[in-house]
Amino acid sequence: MSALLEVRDLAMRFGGLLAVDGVSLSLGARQVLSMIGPNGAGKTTVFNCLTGFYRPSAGEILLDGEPIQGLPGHRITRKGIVRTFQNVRLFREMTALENLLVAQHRHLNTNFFAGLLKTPAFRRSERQALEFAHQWLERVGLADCANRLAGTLAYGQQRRLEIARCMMTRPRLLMLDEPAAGLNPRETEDLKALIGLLRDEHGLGVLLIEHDMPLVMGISDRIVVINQGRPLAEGTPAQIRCHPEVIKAYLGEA
Ligand SMILES: Nc1ncnc2c1ncn2[C@@H]1O[C@H](COP(=O)(O)OP(=O)(O)OP(=O)(O)O)[C@@H](O)[C@H]1O
Repeated sequence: MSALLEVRDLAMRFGGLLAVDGVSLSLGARQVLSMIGPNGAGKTTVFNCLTGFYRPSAGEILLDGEPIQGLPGHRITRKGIVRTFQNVRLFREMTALENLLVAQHRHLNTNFFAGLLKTPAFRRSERQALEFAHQWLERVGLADCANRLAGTLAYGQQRRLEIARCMMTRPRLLMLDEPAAGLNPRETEDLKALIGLLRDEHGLGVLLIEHDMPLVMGISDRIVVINQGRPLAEGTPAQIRCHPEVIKAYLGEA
């Protein structure tokens, strides 16, 4: 059986700079794979290639065995890949609930006339979207915040709302770019529990870029270390923790 995500020999060149050079990844459903490495190592560039924001200079990206490299971002989202960004990107002037409803527009079983006439199918579809949004607000611990403006939520809550919004597209692969940045230890624990729930109860594959080593070591099934665009090591948290090259290049800096 093919992996959920298989990346082979990915390369991304920006003019004279080879930002990603020969990175390979393999991630199954119900797995958390973390990418770690120093600033500028090329991690976000890998994300941008996977989501179609960049067209890779070389390499293959397979989702369930099907090549997706070079496809536009909206087609990749439809195939089940969704991501968050280093900085929170919510609609701050909308409520938490509205943020989740907007994200479901593609799943609404409607067209312009159905909406205009408020047909039974349109109403049913609207009701399902509302239920789905409430379910996820509950799962991420924001049931009480449904009607609060997203911009007024605490930072950790905004991060969790972003993850709930990702879930509105019914992804199979969730990619989180430094989700613990700016969180306090309590919020980081909540985030860790949420990632575990997404993997274990919802069967997602999770690809994580993260600098918070206790979180990475505590939640990852496997870790890939990237240094100056190139893969440096790959293994379980226990293997990575005592890998001499990793200690020298990265962990040793801490
Ligand atoms: N669009 C671009 N044009 C030119 N260079 C770029 C572009 N995007 C990234 N780079 C360069 O590619 C290299 C890798 O950057 P990238 O953001 O992928 O690193 P990173 O590992 O995600 O770093 P960080 O942990 O700081 O987010 C850097 O040298 C960066 O300056």
